[in-house]
Amino acid sequence: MLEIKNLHANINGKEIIKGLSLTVNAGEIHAIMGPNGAGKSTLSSVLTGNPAFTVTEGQVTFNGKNLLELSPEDRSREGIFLSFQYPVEIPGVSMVNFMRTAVNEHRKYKNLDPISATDFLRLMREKKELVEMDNKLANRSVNEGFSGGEKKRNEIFQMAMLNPLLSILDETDSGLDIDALRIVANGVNKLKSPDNASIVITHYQRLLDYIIPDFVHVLYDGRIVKSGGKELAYELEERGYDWIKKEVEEAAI
Ligand SMILES: Nc1ncnc2c1ncn2[C@@H]1O[C@H](COP(=O)(O)OP(=O)(O)OP(=O)(O)O)[C@@H](O)[C@H]1O
Repeated sequence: MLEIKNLHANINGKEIIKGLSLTVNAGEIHAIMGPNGAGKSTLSSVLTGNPAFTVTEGQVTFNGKNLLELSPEDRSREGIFLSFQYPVEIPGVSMVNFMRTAVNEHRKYKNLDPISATDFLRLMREKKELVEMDNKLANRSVNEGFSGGEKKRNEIFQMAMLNPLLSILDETDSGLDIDALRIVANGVNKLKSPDNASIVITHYQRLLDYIIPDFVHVLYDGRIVKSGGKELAYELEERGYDWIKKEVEEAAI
């Protein structure tokens, strides 16, 4: 589904992604862990087409298409979804209008007619239940005045509404209490299918008790320097990142 080869990207001339390669197949969940500042959020920004970052080298293929040539909007319409680390508030835009516009934009791309009012309301109801979202939140402006946890839950609600092929969850677990963490993780698990995939960026092994990854990768200094199974997350929790740094330095000698 997604193939990243030797990706290099910078912001204002400062290189952040330094030769990153990663392959994600349909049906897989990949966790990305790594120390602060390693480039995890930058990777999600580059994949979704944030224009602040410049790709200087490498290829990214998504479902056979050159992802780097597509606009951020078309990347979304092709099925990439990003759950933001810091979701923005959009005062004055109701959740209902926001979601209906997004759903219809995706349908238009697939040459489908706009969703009927009845089907849209049914879809909203079904997906709200999936993330146990309060009706009152769905009647407000997008994220306006939502608590940190409510914003994160709203991200998963939006993901459920759009049913993406590739979901990138950037620290969706930060700021969630235990119940919200479970609800968000359940939502992600229920949406999992053999046709879609997820990249879960997290600092904590705890989330991976709920969302079981097929692969865990360590992103360090702009590259994936180590990959393994779920046990790697436990090892990182226990040992931190110093040993990774040592391994990388030794390999460079
Ligand atoms: N707009 C910017 N201008 C300058 N440097 C930036 C900018 N955005 C990101 N960076 C730098 O890029 C590096 C990687 O940041 P990024 O947010 O991708 O790290 P991260 O791995 O997600 O970290 P964290 O775990 O703390 O969220 C950091 O050193 C950061 O300061």
